[in-house]
Amino acid sequence: MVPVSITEPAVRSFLFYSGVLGLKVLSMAFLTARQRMKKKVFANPEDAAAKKSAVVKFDDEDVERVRRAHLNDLENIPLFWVLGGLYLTTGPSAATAITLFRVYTAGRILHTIVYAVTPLPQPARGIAFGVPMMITLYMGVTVASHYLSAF
Ligand SMILES: N[C@@H](CCC(=O)N[C@@H](CS)C(=O)NCC(=O)O)C(=O)O
Repeated sequence: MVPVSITEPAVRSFLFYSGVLGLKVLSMAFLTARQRMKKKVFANPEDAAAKKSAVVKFDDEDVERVRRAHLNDLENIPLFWVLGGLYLTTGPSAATAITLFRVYTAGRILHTIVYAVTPLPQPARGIAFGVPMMITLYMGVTVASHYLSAF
């Protein structure tokens, strides 16, 4: 394992983009709440009772869209945190690692924009999903092949 220091640019970049992605995931709760307030659609009777003419509904198209985008973040971003950190221990070039972290973060933000903020026709979401997915796959393969000799 290559020693990883917090002073290295690639490590600092990983920490920065990890923080940005964490905030991005948190922002999905606000996006969902905003959509619920706008559509007056809630998941619990006590929430609906707190707003005039609101209803309990589980199939509102716009609310569900934001919820799916949130779930998609949860299916993908935690893997970036794990594999990105492990990838740093394989001794990648700083320029490559920083580019991967930047592109990954931009892709995930774009995924939310084209899915839940301003829905766009495919392949917009497919690309915004696929590029970060390829980066995670690349980091996973790099980690697995780097440590293959351990077996
Ligand atoms: N859990 C995902 C797995 C595949 C995936 O993540 N596809 C991307 C690109 S098409 C996506 O944005 N899926 C929409 C979603 O997760 O709601 C799904 O059900 O679609």
